Amino acid sequence: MKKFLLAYNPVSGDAMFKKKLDDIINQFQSRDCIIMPYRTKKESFDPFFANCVRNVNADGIIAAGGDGTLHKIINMTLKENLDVPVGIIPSGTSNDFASHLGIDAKFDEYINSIITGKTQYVDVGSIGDEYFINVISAGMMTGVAHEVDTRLKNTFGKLAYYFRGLGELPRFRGLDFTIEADGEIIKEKIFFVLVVNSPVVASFKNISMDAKINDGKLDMILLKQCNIPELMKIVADTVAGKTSFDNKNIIYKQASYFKFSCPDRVESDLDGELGPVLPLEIHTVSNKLKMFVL
Ligand SMILES: Nc1ncnc2c1ncn2[C@@H]1O[C@H](COP(=O)(O)OP(=O)(O)OP(=O)(O)O)[C@@H](O)[C@H]1O
Repeated sequence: MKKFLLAYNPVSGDAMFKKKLDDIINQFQSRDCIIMPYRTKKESFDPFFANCVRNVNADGIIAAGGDGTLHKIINMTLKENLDVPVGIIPSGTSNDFASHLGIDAKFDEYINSIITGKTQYVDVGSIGDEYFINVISAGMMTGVAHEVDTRLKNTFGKLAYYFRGLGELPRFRGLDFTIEADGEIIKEKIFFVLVVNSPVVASFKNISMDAKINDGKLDMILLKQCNIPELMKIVADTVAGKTSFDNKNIIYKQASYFKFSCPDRVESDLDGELGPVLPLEIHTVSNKLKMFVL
């Protein structure tokens, strides 16, 4: 009989996962599998988590939450060398990585994939000893995801992020960035830069059409300093699901290594969680994480 540790975040998304717990347990039990619930903590690292996975000899870990929950679960899994696949029950506000895997649309099928052990290795990004699964960002707008009040997010969902982002616009200013991408040096005044693993970021499906989660590379999308009408054109194209690679204010690069530095104090954001201050060295760790896939 297969056993899965269900690591659920009680506050992610609309904070209603608790009400779905019984149905999830039922879905696995009716397929002769046992679910063991583990309640996530606000702290990044919880030694009890790895103990649980080892002691119950789990066949897999299922992260129920959003991208921030997945970020914390994959970090604990990789840092503790837990050799078990990770799955996702999307129940956060935007669930970008799960959305790229197509889980929401075929949830029943996905549960069968977990139970039959259908897995794939995926790349992750690393900065020092911290991993990220979907995106790192730095510059203006960084911090929007983790600065939004939890109650606003629970009530307004993704809109809370967008409203908070709009509120940042008057404070936009160019930052003098030096970027190294696999040996190539780029010096630009920028608004912000993203490095993505999957093409889905902030619920926008086409941030980078070429991004693949198992190609051994990450994709950088850099927005140069520009005027407000130019910025609005890029925002409108992004909302319409168009990539802006041909826009003169965007620089796009695929690489396995990036270095960001800036004379100003600039914070980063990893999968919507507060990340380290620049300078940053970002590596692609190829095919590092075993995940349940459709
Ligand atoms: N028991 C808990 N109590 C309070 N906060 C928690 C708890 N467990 C996890 N957290 C924190 O909740 C935060 C939000 O989680 P998560 O990012 O998964 O949800 P979300 O923000 O709604 O979704 P998304 O990132 O997909 O938009 C994370 O920073 C996580 O550390």
